Amino acid sequence: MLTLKNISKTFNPHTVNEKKALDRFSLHLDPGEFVTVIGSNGAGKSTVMNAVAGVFLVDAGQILLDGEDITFMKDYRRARQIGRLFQDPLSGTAPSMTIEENLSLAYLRTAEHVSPFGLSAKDRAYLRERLAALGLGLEDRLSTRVGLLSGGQRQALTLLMATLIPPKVLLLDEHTAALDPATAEKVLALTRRIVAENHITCMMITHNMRSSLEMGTRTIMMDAGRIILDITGEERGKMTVPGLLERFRAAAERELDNDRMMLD
Ligand SMILES: Nc1ncnc2c1ncn2[C@@H]1O[C@H](COP(=O)(O)OP(=O)(O)OP(=O)(O)O)[C@@H](O)[C@H]1O
Repeated sequence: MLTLKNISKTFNPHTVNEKKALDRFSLHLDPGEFVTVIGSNGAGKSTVMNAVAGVFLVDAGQILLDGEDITFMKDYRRARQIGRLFQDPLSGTAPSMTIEENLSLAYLRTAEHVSPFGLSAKDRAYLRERLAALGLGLEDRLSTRVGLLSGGQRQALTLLMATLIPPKVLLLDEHTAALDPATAEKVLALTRRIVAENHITCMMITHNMRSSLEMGTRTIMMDAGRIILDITGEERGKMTVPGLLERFRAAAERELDNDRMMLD
């Protein structure tokens, strides 16, 4: 589904601020695979997602999505196939617009739903039903402005908007990091359900070591722009948080340094 072949990215090349963020990074995700991404500060985790989303073009290597070479495709064209959530619940929704307006925009993104009359009653009922499935009571607040929602409610809504028309790949960039632990758990549970129900191929960056093992089916650990650990199946099932830290130490020959890391 998603294949990254030897992609490299250096920021500010030939200057004192030169930074090699990705160094011949390769990864292949099968359809429906859900990988969690952990690593040290500045390891290149967000840069991988930016490269997939087309925030910049990579210096070398190739990116294939569902067999199509998207290496040089403009970001707005990729956006039709790629969903993305960020840490900040303020991004991804229009705060001054209502829940219904935000959902409509996400729904009307694809040509097949566009109508000169806007949403039909059937479409509206469908969106309401999808909102109800979040279990947050938002279906009764369709005319509430999104800016008035809590961080968790907003992140749940953003998740629904990003997956209303299931994307080929969903990129979650620490999407629960700004939420309190109980709310983060709820949004993670929703994420797990929505991704599984829609069989979405997903990458999730997290600083929560426990979540990295509990969510998804595979975990990769990055350091200095490369993958230093890639576990799945039985090996991952038996892995513990201290085990992950030990594997980092063995591969990188130093302690895992990430100031936002959560160990439990
Ligand atoms: N637009 C940019 N311009 C210059 N340098 C950048 C840019 N984006 C990322 N970098 C640098 O590239 C490296 C990788 O950054 P990236 O954000 O991918 O790390 P990360 O693994 O997501 O880190 P963290 O866990 O701290 O969020 C870092 O040294 C960062 O400073």
